[in-house]
Amino acid sequence: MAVVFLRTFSHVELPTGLGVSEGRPCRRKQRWRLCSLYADSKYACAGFDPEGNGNNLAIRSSLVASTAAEAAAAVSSEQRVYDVVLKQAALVKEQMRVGSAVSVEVKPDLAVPETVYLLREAYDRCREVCAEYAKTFYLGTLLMTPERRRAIWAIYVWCRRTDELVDGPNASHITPSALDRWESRLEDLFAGRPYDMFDAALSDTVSKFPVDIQPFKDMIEGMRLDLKKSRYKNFDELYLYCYYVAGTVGLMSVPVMGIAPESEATTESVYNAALALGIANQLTNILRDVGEDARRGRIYLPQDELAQAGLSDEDVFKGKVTDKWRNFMKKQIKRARMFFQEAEKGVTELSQASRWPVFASLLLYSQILDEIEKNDYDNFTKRAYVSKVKKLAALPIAYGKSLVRPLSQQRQSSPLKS
Ligand SMILES: CC(C)=CCC/C(C)=C/CC/C(C)=C/CC/C(C)=C/[C@@H]1[C@@H](COP(=O)(O)OP(=O)(O)O)[C@]1(C)CC/C=C(\C)CC/C=C(\C)CCC=C(C)C
Ligand SMILES: [Mn+2]
Repeated sequence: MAVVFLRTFSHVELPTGLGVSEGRPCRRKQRWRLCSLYADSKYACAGFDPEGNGNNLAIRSSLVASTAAEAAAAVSSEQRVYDVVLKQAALVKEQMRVGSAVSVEVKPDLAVPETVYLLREAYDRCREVCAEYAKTFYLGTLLMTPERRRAIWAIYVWCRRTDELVDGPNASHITPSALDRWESRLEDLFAGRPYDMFDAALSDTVSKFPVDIQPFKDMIEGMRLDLKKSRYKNFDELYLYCYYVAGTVGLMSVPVMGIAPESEATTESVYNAALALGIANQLTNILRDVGEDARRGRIYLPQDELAQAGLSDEDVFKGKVTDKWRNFMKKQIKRARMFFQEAEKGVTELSQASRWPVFASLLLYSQILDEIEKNDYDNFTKRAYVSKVKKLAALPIAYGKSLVRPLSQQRQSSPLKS
């Protein structure tokens, strides 16, 4: 059903600044694979057993914790996030089962002409914002089907506005209760009661695609963290933050982008890849912006890993590139690249037209890591960026990659398959 425009529809405020194919049951291995991304951190895979039943970490935690609350706290961020991934994948599968999900066809606009006109206006405003704020990504979306691309624009605008609440010019006035109000507004738009044009576009999107509210709520939770936290004890804490502010984008996008009908991958594995792309992007963001964040008193680097490298907050604030810093950065870059690799495995499983923009964004973002290296790890005074020429060069490469058949299908038909 198309959304009904009841509220102050003309009031527009922009804080400045899946189709899904049938999946197979969850493969236990997936959890193990993701876990390997922690391989070089000291709590690498603790509690994960590739032969375990999927709950082994929680079970082991409860053996050492004396109360239920302690047991819950002992569950790693990865486990908590993985549970969200499973829930999202299950929701989509359920919608497929009852036949209400959009595999190829999208629910049509069942609305009076005036509403159709207003909706078109609303999506057009989202398109404008996207084209203005994210030019390369916007270009990529033009290859997608019209329904999918406008849905992605609407999601993009909501994410950008949410980030602007804590990062935009009015950020100093933002309180936890302002975020609570933003969240109830989100609930309203999911219930078909949008507040403004941009909300109306998203409200329409979530009525047509099997998009769940949870990742949106979790992104707001990430913004709450930003209001109260400026240090991350270890990678586990940082991972949760990255999930909130960026992994969620992957989970929001997959139901719109759609999984290729010919894909043999499980829904969970595709969601995991999408999550990994968000995490990889955010880790890259963090590594690029170390100096900028430090000037705002923020250090988004695992404190324990800094200490292990013989570095302190003071060193980060001083911003001197030393061998200790270079070695520390090499490890951080390596980890971000592992998340990109994990993500790449899932891109070919997306519907054909969605692969190009995703590959393009993956290539462009991962090249920021190369630029940090080229700057001899000076991310205090230099901002690593990918030149226009390199950006343009990445587009045909991404296009070539997007033509490859889903990896899962290649495995199926490979004569070497065991
Ligand atoms: C199977 C598979 C791999 C599927 C692909 C899934 C997919 C499309 C994943 C998208 C991942 C992505 C683009 C994540 C965004 C990560 C990100 C940069 C988050 C930023 C958060 C806050 O960072 P910070 O404040 O430190 O940084 P700034 O200095 O402010 O930049 C964000 C800014 C949160 C807000 C996120 C957005 C505005 C981006 C939203 C993007 C989309 C909805 C479109 C995604 C689609 C494509 C094609 C990439
Ligand atoms: Mn931001």
